[in-house]
Amino acid sequence: MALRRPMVAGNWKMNGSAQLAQELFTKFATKLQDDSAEVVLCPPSIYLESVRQQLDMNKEALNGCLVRMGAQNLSQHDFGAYTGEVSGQMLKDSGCRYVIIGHSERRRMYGETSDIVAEKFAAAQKHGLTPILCVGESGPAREARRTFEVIAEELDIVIEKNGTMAFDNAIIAYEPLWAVGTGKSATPEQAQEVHAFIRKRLSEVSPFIGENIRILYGGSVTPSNAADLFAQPDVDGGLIGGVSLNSTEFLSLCSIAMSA
Ligand SMILES: O=C(CO)COP(=O)(O)O
Repeated sequence: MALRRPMVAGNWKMNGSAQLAQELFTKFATKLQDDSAEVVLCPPSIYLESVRQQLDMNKEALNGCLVRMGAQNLSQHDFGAYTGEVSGQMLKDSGCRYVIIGHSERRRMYGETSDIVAEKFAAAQKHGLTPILCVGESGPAREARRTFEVIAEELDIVIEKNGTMAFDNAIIAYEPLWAVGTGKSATPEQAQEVHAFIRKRLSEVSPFIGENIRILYGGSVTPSNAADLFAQPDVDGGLIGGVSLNSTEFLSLCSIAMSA
């Protein structure tokens, strides 16, 4: 087993259904072999219960495999008059282990600033959830050679507010905005370069965390590019959007991660 167990996390975004959960678990139950990779499903919160039921129903068949559940977002607040929001405690009660924080779609479309992202990171950990923190540069930022600067900024705000040790229980997802949902993945070399940068930055404060933190790549991952991406030394799996809605292709990503 590699030092860092590979992870494949499916971010359904605002897609999917209870039926998709069922379809995925039918395949997991027969095709997942062992615990050499961790598989995480992040459905819309309304379907967390469906996924949890599937987890319970397939417990025996999944014996020895690591299939877990995550949410796509949480409120930075614990409770109160925040219509439409879901708290960390509620997600924990629903059986979530993980929560995606700071996805570019939330930063871009819902006004989530890096400060809010840092608060959500803290809220997740306070309620016993492991944050999957998304960072990534836009196309213009990459063209202007500002990739490292943007990533460092996004990381540093979370580090400043939460301390480096908070990354002892966190996952990072590098999702370049130009690759998300575009069909144009980063090359394995581009992904590796940024992942190595992130790892080094965390290592400077804590070599232990730098060595142990899992860094996922996200952005147009498919069964045809996953093997090369996951084979990079600092790429510990993927955060998958579109392909996570296709049970056959998602399973094939899981198999690739298991043999990475
Ligand atoms: O945003 C993503 C996962 O969070 C990636 O989406 P795609 O895999 O559809 O590009």
